[in-house]
Amino acid sequence: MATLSSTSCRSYATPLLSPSPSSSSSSASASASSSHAPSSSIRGRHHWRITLSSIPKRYCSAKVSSRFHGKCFTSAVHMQDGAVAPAPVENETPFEKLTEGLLSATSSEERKDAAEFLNNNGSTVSITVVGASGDLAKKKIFPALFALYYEDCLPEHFTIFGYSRTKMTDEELRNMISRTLTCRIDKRENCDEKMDQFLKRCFYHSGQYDSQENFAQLDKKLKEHEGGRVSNRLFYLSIPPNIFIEAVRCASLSASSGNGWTRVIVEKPFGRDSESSAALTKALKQYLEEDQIFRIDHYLGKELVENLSVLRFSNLIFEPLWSRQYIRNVQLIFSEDFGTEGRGGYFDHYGIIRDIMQNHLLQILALFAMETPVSLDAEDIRNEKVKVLRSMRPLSLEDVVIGQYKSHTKGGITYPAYTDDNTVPSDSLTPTFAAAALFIDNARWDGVPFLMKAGKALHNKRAEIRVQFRHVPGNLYNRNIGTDLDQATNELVIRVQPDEAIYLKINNKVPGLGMRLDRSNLNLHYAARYSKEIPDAYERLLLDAIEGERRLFIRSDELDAAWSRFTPVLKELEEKKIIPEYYPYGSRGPVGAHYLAARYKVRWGDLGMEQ
Ligand SMILES: NC(=O)C1=CN([C@@H]2O[C@H](COP(=O)(O)OP(=O)(O)OC[C@H]3O[C@@H](n4cnc5c(N)ncnc54)[C@H](OP(=O)(O)O)[C@@H]3O)[C@@H](O)[C@H]2O)C=CC1
Ligand SMILES: O=C1O[C@H](COP(=O)(O)O)[C@@H](O)[C@H](O)[C@H]1O
Repeated sequence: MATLSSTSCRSYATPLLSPSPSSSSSSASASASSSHAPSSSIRGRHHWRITLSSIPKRYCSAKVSSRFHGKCFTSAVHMQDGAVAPAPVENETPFEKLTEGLLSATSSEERKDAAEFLNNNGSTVSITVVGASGDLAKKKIFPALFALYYEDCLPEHFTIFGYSRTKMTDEELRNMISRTLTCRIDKRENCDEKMDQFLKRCFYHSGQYDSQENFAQLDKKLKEHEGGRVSNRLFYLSIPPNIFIEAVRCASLSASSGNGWTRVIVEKPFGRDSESSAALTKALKQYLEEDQIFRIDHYLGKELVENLSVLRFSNLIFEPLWSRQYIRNVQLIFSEDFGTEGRGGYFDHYGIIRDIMQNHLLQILALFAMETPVSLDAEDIRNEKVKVLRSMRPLSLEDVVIGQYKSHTKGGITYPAYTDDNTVPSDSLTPTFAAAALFIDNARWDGVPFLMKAGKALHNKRAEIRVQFRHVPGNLYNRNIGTDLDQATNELVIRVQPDEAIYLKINNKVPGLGMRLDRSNLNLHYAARYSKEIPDAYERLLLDAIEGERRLFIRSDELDAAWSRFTPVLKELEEKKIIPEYYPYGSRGPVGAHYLAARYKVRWGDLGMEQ
């Protein structure tokens, strides 16, 4: 029986189907958000975005394509309480008709009936992992899909297909992926049973990435599983970038949905500079509309990155401080305590600036620094991010320090140099570490250094945002603090991983009769505050792609703006063959990073006595 399947999966503050006056069918009039005019044309069919004016778009939205077999037809309806499938409806009043039952349903039984009606008449989602035999698919994508299934987040009718060149049976694929599936630590009930059920929904098709014929065979198998329902198809391109375009061409020409939506998740790297990125976008757009392309940056799916906007825009105390007036500098720090291990071939072509800074750290920076968006809609948020990126000064060579790790022996163990990797040329100058100072030339951030630091084979694994506030003017307690005012600066730390936390360093008095000052943390430590396991970023992003939510995916103009800030310096580093500063595997990285920070009167917050 169809159920309101997403109940436990995504919860929002406002119940969609509460029996309030605003959710009655009479008051819930349909209105087009942008317009009733076609916003895009995909393979000859027109799409409109319709939202209910009385219900936040996040809870209920629909894409309505004008005519299909003479009927008006919704291709996706997303609701808080269930992945509600679309149904053909009358031509004249498409959305009201579709939702009438749901909106007027007040009891849970009625809601179930309404959802069942929609599901039974509805659609199916087929998810194809292209490059299923690969590292990312095994490590992240299949486990995330299972986690979504486990949490009842996937729609009632769904099928998962693995696609790659490796010859495998369905059973072999299931064996392969079963090794990486895990259940939530906080919810282990029926774990084995759930895994079996999930694996039964996974299938495999072996094919070449540049063969329309092979994708047509996949299409045939997908249709068999879709069983005549409206088919919605999601392709996840988990393959090396040099075969993206061929795979998109073949998938789109031979295996697109004929009557529902087709979306493609594209993994990074999106090119290696402005030109190659623009060429990739142009090539993808030969086969796909922009709203079908979901460019993934998995850092945007991380819990604490999601929380950044909540912290800032839902707490009165932060937003007034969020500018050059109170903030001295912002630091975005990424470190890994292992080298390129096994990925040297890929990495050597890109380096740490392209691998981490131009995408993950820059995305966080844009979210951190953007102006308040008009709403939480994807386009409103992405518009603000683009503005920040465009206000940034292109990075200059003087503001960049690069490093590369060298071999180091510690405790009798010898750790390899970057160039010891067989897939890396022995004379490679590719940076495995970089530090950079960036500036946003707008009224809010004029003169505030945004310092980035990213490195592999360092002493720890960490990703964090550090906000160092200005010194207290005329501080009455200067005498108690001493001459080093930096020691007393307020610092807000958003620790993205591991051990997620948000803490604010403050000064306080040590209890007692004297007047001694101390530094303490006001600490929101997630593990202590919440017993629930934090979902992996890929879970959030896959669910968003299934639901058509684009907020956490990169739009093409955002990507252009991001590349334009980094391309000149990347070219200069390569043309001038700048030699990286070598640092021992497992160390804190090159000292050059300290000189760079010092030039802007900054100390890296992660290297202090107490962090
Ligand atoms: N792995 C990771 O941690 C991350 C990966 N990414 C990105 O995700 C994508 C996939 O990454 P990952 O899984 O590591 O990649 P893999 O190198 O594991 O490749 C995935 C699959 O693609 C096929 N393949 C590999 N090389 C070629 C080739 N030269 N020609 C044709 N097919 C090939 C192989 O399947 P078969 O031979 O069976 O066809 C392979 O199993 C890449 O774009 C990567 O940049 C992004 C972030 C992190
Ligand atoms: O995109 C990438 O990210 C990983 C780090 O991701 P995380 O979620 O484990 O922090 C990095 O190792 C890899 O080099 C890069 O391509």
